[in-house]
Amino acid sequence: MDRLITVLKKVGNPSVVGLDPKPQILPQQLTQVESVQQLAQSYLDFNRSIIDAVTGLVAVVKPQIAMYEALGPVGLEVYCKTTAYASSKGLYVLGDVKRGDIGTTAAAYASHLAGSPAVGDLETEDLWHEDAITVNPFLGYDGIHPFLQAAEKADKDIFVLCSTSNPSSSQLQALPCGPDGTTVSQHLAELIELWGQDSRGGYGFSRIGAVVGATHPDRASDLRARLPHTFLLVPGYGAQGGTAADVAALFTDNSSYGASISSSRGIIAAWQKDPSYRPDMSRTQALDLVAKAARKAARQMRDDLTAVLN
Ligand SMILES: O=c1ccn([C@@H]2O[C@H](COP(=O)(O)O)[C@@H](O)[C@H]2O)c(=O)[nH]1
Repeated sequence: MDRLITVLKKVGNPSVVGLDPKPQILPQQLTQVESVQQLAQSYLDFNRSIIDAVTGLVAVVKPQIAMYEALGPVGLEVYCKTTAYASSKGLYVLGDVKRGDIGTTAAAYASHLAGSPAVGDLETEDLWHEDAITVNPFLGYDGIHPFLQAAEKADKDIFVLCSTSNPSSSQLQALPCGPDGTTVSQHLAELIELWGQDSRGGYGFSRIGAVVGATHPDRASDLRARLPHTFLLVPGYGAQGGTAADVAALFTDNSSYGASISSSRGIIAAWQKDPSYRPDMSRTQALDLVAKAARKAARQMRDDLTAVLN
């Protein structure tokens, strides 16, 4: 996490821009295409415009792999090109891949982190370009260990789901799992601290971050207290209803760098609220508008977060 905190300190902004393209979010200049290949190219152009617009303003981007997988192999190629482009701009790239399986299969998924034995001695640096990926802990430590091993080998990070932002997350995550009423999320928080205890960096955070949604402010301070050495990825800001006030308690007491707050639609679809958009604009003009609106929305998010942190 030291590299993450270094880039965060440089921009002084805890926001993450989620790169979740889909046809409904792109201007029609990019979606009126005749093939999946052309749509994939539009995703790449869209992402590059947004990355260019937010570089220097935010430190982290979070591409959601599902949006790219939906387009098949060409989509995955665009995912890789997007992560490579963001990385070339000095951004910390957090791949939202939410993998999780039995150990031997998890080791193959861990090839995203370039340190996995699943590809033998071959170098995977040129395949994937994430600095970190998200991992689903449902299988327990067997499903986490291969990711942690690969992360250690490649000096990268993982973010383990702990308390997700979706409305029905409490169906499982709020269930008591111990005689004292500790919930599944609370227990996961303790496990994440334990799993990460041998990998703490210079800033005191371990290589294992936790995903804690912005939409359950009632859980925030309790989880923060259970995760003293864990950096938090906080999705659910903006489109899902999370606000700056809701996430304030997720930062550590002595630093505004204990959490990164993520918004996807709130930033990348901001152009849809811009009255200067015209359907008869050229593709280049539309991309320009997307970029300007994304930068404006990212600036607003930074200012809103900074206000509550101050
Ligand atoms: O608990 C979680 C974990 C991950 N996500 C992901 O974050 C983005 C949210 O997109 P918005 O447009 O900002 O709502 C998306 O990729 C989710 O898969 C999450 O929302 N909640």
